[in-house]
Amino acid sequence: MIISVPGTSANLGPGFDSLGLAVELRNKVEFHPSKFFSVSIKGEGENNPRLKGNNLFVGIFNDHYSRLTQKKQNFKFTFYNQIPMSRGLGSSSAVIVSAIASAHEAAGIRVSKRRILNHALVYESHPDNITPAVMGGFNVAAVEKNKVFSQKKHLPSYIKAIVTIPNKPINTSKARTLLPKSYSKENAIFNLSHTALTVGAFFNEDWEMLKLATQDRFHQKARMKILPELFSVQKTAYESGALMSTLSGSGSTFFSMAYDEDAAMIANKLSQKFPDFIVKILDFDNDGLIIER
Ligand SMILES: Nc1ncnc2c1ncn2[C@@H]1O[C@H](COP(=O)(O)OP(=O)(O)OP(=O)(O)O)[C@@H](O)[C@H]1O
Ligand SMILES: N[C@@H](CCO)C(=O)O
Repeated sequence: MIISVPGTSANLGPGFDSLGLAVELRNKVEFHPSKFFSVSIKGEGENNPRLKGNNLFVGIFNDHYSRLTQKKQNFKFTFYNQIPMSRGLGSSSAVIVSAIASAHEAAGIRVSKRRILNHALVYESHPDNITPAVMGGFNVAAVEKNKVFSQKKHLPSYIKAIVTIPNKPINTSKARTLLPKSYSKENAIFNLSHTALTVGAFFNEDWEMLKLATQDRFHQKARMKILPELFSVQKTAYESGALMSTLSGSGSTFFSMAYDEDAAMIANKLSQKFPDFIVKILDFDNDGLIIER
């Protein structure tokens, strides 16, 4: 059995804790019942000894498996990870979603994607990464009474993501402490109207609107100050023709979007200017969580 979940980019500028989309970087996990518990990791995190024991995946898997079966069983887990950790590309959401889906599969219980998403909310209270991780595509999401309500838009293949991944992580919970306790009415209206415009632009495929629509006054500046090169990443992306360029989740990655024919040139400019950062062109993912039985 293989369960896989895509990486995600959340916020997309003004849509703090609400907007997110999925990109074609996948974490896969394969597992079998076994006499002894074991974890093997290939790809991102393979040299991280902390992940070899009771990591975030294993803790959530065990919680759900024992709740669903009332049994204790050891498993052999093999992880194939493409999503870099603590870089704003939804590594924690992918782990949470895959652990919940894996536990249901291991218990022989078929469950809807919506149910998995609602379970994931227990571990990540903002829905902007977990929703595209489960559903794929571009999503707008809100939480009401511990449930996620969302709308999805399929993303076409003629637009690409360009991710600029710094060599330093930013931890989401720390990055959340940097935000102001309150916002002025003027800034709240700014973000509300720009989020609405961003959602309209995605649903109508009005990509030229995104540069204006994705401006933010809630979180980006305060977080980008941790890694000031991010201001020039954004400037370079826009000068090279990006359609939008925003901090990915809580950072440190910068997410840009471009037409297919412009993506290589923008990525080259970014690689030349920021040789210590990894720059990748990615397709968007429209599948979200995939369970291969
Ligand atoms: N492959 C993995 N296996 C186990 N735990 C992981 C894995 N990837 C991430 N994690 C856990 O998630 C934490 C990173 O979560 P964090 O929210 O800071 O980053 P992120 O999810 O990559 O960023 P963002 O939420 O901004 O997209 C790690 O410290 C680790 O505990
Ligand atoms: N909306 C969350 C996303 C974290 O990936 C934040 O910005 O803190």
